[in-house]
Amino acid sequence: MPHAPRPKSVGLHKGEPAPGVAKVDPIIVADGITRTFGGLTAVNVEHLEIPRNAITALIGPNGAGKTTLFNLLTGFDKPDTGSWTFDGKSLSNVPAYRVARMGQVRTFQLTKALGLLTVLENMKLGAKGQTGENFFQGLFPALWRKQDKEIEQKALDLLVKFKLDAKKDDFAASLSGGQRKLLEMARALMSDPVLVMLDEPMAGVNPALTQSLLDKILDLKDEGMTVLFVEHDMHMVRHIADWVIVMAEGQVVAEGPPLEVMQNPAVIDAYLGAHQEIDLGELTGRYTPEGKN
Ligand SMILES: Nc1ncnc2c1ncn2[C@@H]1O[C@H](COP(=O)(O)OP(=O)(O)OP(=O)(O)O)[C@@H](O)[C@H]1O
Repeated sequence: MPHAPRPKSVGLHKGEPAPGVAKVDPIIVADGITRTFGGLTAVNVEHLEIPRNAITALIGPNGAGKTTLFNLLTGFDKPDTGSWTFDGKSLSNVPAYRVARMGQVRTFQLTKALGLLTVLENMKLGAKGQTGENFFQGLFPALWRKQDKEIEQKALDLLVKFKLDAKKDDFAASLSGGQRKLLEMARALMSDPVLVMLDEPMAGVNPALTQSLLDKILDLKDEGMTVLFVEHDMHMVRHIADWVIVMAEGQVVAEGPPLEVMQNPAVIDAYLGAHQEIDLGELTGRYTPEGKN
């Protein structure tokens, strides 16, 4: 069944789209962030704002610094310099677990160890603020059981939504690539995030499941969340992103609405070098570009 296209969020920025452009309602504001590894500057971002309640794609060639920036924003790595806020609160020196509790959550690849847990157990791991974490578990077992039931119900509801309920007792390792990506996203939602950060949500996903994943990401925005994702699949970026930020050699080299950004010569240079005649949107062959459906 064909899906009705969902409207893109527009009017997110103030003034001409250019690296560091101010946003009308930013959820993340970063300044002067650098991260070096030995002599290599992996990230050097002067100013960056991520728009709230929109879907922003972070793109760029291999080694551009996208993953490093993700790690810095989520507290998994520390910058050499710089500061940034999430929802107006400073996140400098805030450890990853507290960043997550504040509502900024990233997905994790299903590691070997998590593959040995069932799908439902994986979901329950994503819950936050569990009373069972402290000694009250011993003092108030009834309270702990009640909370455990609530967490389980929430996990089951999300699994239904992500069409993984039939798999709840299977080992997570037995899931297909696309189902794993769905589980990673569903697990992130267990903690009621405000900002969801997805690292290559389409990597390894069978085309049969791509539409379902795209719909789930669009749903997050409809439910009021903000999405920031790193992705190499240009069709996906064009299809669902409201805003695109392009990195190359550690810097933000362009940002703007997807169709405009993909025609920007700096972006074409960064990606394609000499092959400038190639349409970025046609690189992967996965989607029909918008307007050509
Ligand atoms: N822990 C590390 N130690 C040394 N160098 C690193 C480390 N992490 C990243 N780098 C280097 O920093 C640069 C940016 O890497 P990063 O992984 O952030 O890029 P990326 O844009 O995510 O690339 P890809 O699209 O290939 O995932 C690369 O040159 C990489 O080799």
